[in-house]
Amino acid sequence: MPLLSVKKLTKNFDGLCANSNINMEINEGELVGLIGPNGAGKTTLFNMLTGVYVPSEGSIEFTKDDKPIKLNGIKPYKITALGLARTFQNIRLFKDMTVLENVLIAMNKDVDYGVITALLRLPKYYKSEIAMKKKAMELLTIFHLEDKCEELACNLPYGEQRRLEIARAMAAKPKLLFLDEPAAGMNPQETAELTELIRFIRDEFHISILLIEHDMSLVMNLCERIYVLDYGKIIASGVPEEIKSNKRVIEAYLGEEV
Ligand SMILES: Nc1ncnc2c1ncn2[C@@H]1O[C@H](COP(=O)(O)OP(=O)(O)OP(=O)(O)O)[C@@H](O)[C@H]1O
Repeated sequence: MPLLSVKKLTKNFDGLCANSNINMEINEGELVGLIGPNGAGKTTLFNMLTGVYVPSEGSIEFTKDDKPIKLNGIKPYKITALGLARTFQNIRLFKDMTVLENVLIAMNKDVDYGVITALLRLPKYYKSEIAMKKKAMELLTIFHLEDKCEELACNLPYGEQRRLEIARAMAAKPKLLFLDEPAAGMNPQETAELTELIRFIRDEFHISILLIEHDMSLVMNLCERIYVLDYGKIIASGVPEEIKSNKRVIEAYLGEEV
């Protein structure tokens, strides 16, 4: 059973069909790319998969404990709790909080004490807080941000803000991670490092990743399978070599063989 199964998914906005009849599968441990020209409907698809938009038609099923769960109409926070996390095209960090606080806040579903324990500052409260801080620092170390843990998120350079957003998404312990243009605004050196980092977190945490990206060096180096959207429809899917030489994809998006 695939981890995520999307069937005939459609989203209409007042006469505009942003996604039409999308069929997509993501298997456990897979690294999948979603590419296509500006306005093709990539973010709209992400927004349906993460509960931001309710689909007009079609179904989204996520497999948890070997059972399919229908995600249509489920609120974003519940979808996150089921094991799907995301980052955004426009970085959405808590900019006036520290780097560490940004990660800790995403861990609040792991809090294992009640209100009384917190108010009275009972020993369990301190034990739990110390354990969460340790886990948050471990994550920050993976993302090479441990030395910046006390800095305000807004003071980080752009590339580090993008890494922090992924670290925060990982704090929710997802099984499936959606990355919306993770390399946007990065220079080639940062993009190459990010490519390795994404591969590492997939391997280390045994998760699946679906990413939207316009940087073809990252997509072709990293993704095992790619879906191509154009005018709201999937026009091709396959391994990078197939996509690179697909005539329709070259015409609609790549321009020439990459
Ligand atoms: N909330 C909305 N209301 C109306 N139209 C929308 C809405 N969200 C997206 N659209 C439209 O749907 C189409 C697809 O947009 P979408 O942002 O999904 O494309 P995209 O492939 O992510 O583009 P880009 O690569 O530029 O981010 C566009 O024509 C856009 O204007």
